[in-house]
Amino acid sequence: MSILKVENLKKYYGSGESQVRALDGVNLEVEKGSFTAIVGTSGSGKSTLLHMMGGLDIPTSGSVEVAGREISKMSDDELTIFRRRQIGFVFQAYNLVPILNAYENIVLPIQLDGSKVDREFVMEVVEIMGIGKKLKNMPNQLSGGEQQRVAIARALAAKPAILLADEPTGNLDTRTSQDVLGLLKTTGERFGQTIVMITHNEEIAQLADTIIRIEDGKIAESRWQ
Ligand SMILES: Nc1ncnc2c1ncn2[C@@H]1O[C@H](COP(=O)(O)OP(=O)(O)OP(=O)(O)O)[C@@H](O)[C@H]1O
Repeated sequence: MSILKVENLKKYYGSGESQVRALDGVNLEVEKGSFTAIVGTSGSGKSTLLHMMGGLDIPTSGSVEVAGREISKMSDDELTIFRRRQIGFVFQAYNLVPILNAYENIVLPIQLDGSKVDREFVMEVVEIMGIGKKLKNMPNQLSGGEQQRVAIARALAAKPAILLADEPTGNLDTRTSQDVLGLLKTTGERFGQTIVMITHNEEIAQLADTIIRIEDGKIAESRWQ
């Protein structure tokens, strides 16, 4: 079953001579529970695609369907709620709230949504991510790798339909990146979580089930492995 469907997606910036076709007719489907890596050179359109998939930006044309809902047809308010409940984001910058400890950061989005925290589930995620002993630490008392594991746990804790990650380990050294992504993959498999991740790093992309290569705003290759 596909959880994400992108059809003839286009995103053009500017007009005339200076127009940039950041996405120029992208079609793709992501299976529920799969792990997809999006690779491509700088400026090929990876971040633009991820932003469109997450409803963070509006396409010029085409459609994006997440969990059976067409997100480009939603009102701003609907989209805000949908995004909060169904889409988890992990960015290169961890974006942890500095005055909250690790646990408080992890459950914050659930609380902001007025939902009940499934503590057992959160603790299971936390254990797999190896941060069980760090939950009382403030972000500045955590290493970069630990902060990113907290950020991933925060994204997973809300049980999103899909987790979108943009260069999640861009700030970490190779060894730590491999560890963090290994954990992300394990958690994904354990909970049947769908993950779409952008990476520059070909080695890291090898962890995924599917690798999609973007060139000049188009899909140049889809590889299942
Ligand atoms: N807000 C914007 N206004 C104008 N052009 C933009 C904007 N955002 C992105 N672009 C252009 O769209 C193209 C695709 O950018 P995008 O950020 O998606 O690439 P990317 O593959 O993620 O690159 P990188 O790996 O360097 O992050 C680039 O040519 C970029 O300059």
